[in-house]
Amino acid sequence: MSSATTSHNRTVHAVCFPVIQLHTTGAAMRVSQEDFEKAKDQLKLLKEDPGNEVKLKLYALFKQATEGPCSSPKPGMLDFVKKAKWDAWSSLGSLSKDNARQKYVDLVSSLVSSESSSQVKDTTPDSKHGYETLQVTTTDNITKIMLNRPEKKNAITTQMYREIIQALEEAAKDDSVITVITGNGDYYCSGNDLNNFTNIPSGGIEKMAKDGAVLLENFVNHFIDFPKPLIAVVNGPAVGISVTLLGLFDIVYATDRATFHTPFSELGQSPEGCSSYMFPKIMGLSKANEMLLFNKKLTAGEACAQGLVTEVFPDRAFQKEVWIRLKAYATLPKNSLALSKQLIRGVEKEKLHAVNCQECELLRERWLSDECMNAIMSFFGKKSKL
Ligand SMILES: CCCCCCC/C=C/C(=O)SCCNC(=O)CCNC(=O)[C@H](O)C(C)(C)COP(=O)(O)OP(=O)(O)OC[C@H]1O[C@@H](n2cnc3c(N)ncnc32)[C@H](O)[C@@H]1OP(=O)(O)O
Repeated sequence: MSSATTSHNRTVHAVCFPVIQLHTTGAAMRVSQEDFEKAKDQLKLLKEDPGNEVKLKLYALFKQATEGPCSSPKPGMLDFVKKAKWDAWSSLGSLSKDNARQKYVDLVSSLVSSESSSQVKDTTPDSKHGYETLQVTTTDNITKIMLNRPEKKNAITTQMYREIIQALEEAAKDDSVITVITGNGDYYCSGNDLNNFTNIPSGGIEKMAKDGAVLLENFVNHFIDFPKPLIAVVNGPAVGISVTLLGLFDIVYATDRATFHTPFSELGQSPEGCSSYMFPKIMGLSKANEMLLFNKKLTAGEACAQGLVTEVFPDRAFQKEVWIRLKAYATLPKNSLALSKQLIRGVEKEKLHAVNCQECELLRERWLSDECMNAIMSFFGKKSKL
């Protein structure tokens, strides 16, 4: 059999993603102009959007490779897109054109091979296809949706919001009895990815705010309407929207390492995830105010005492004990659980949809405010000084 027909994997690789051949000169590997041009062409063939971070890196390396170090004036703070590009290019400092070309070719090559391998094989047994920011598995009647950007503390990008929506829709219909959301790495989730507010679309900042509000409302609606028992396994600190949503879960188990922080007023924003209604209902008005107005960060013990968390486990035994318990829950009759959940949650649904709608409308306005812009710029300003 010829190599084109021995395996489907190889065929796809060869036809769609020819690997870049490096032209070597002497001992050191150097990319030629031809390799560089090929990489540019291969980039255009990618089927999946590599995401803004990678695109910025590619932009910066391309500019460095073709024009050398950045010498153009720094764009204004409010010109987010140009500033992000300028920052990325400037961050390469005095990297030589040759090295930038090499890095550009390497990066494209890694994108090409990761896309081709994701098309032909799945690296995690049982994990469902088509998710980039999540790992979704179903075993022992439990669908586990794991937030999977550990290097960014599982901050939620717009892509991740969409993938969670998709994963919830699939989990609602699959054979599982319960659904679990958890995080990969040391954090449960650091909330909304603040880069979501720096990628201004061509329609301008108003369009960005409008689209964000539509996406958020749809996202939260999926939690309100989720038909099966939904359980949060809070494996570490939780921030922002990952905390507010907890009021819409049926059970919340947390490690004693977890903390719960909703820094909305620090960010010039306002509560979401139906927390403006659920938090006062769960913990009483004044405790809810400490969190939602005054950014009070709760320990796992405090969150449990206030009813937001169901039970706290010592970190060393957390995964083992929680999963033993969840596996037992998942042996219970599926329909009985789902119907009982509907009974318990059903009476509140209309109210929750109305609250969600109001919260999103207010946030849409807040995102256009100077208070919010300044807070986000300050987060990225602090980072760039490090
Ligand atoms: C489009 C729909 C929009 C819907 C919006 C709904 C409204 C939601 C509101 C919220 O969720 S508000 C809360 C937003 N979150 C934050 O303000 C947290 C910001 N992050 C931090 O304060 C810290 O990163 C941390 C979480 C306390 C962790 O600090 P630590 O020092 O332990 O780690 P870092 O080095 O800071 O983080 C590692 C890496 O991850 C990046 N990162 C972490 N969180 C975010 C985030 N929320 N957004 C973007 N990036 C985040 C951080 O920048 C680091 O990146 P690198 O420097 O390594 O590139």
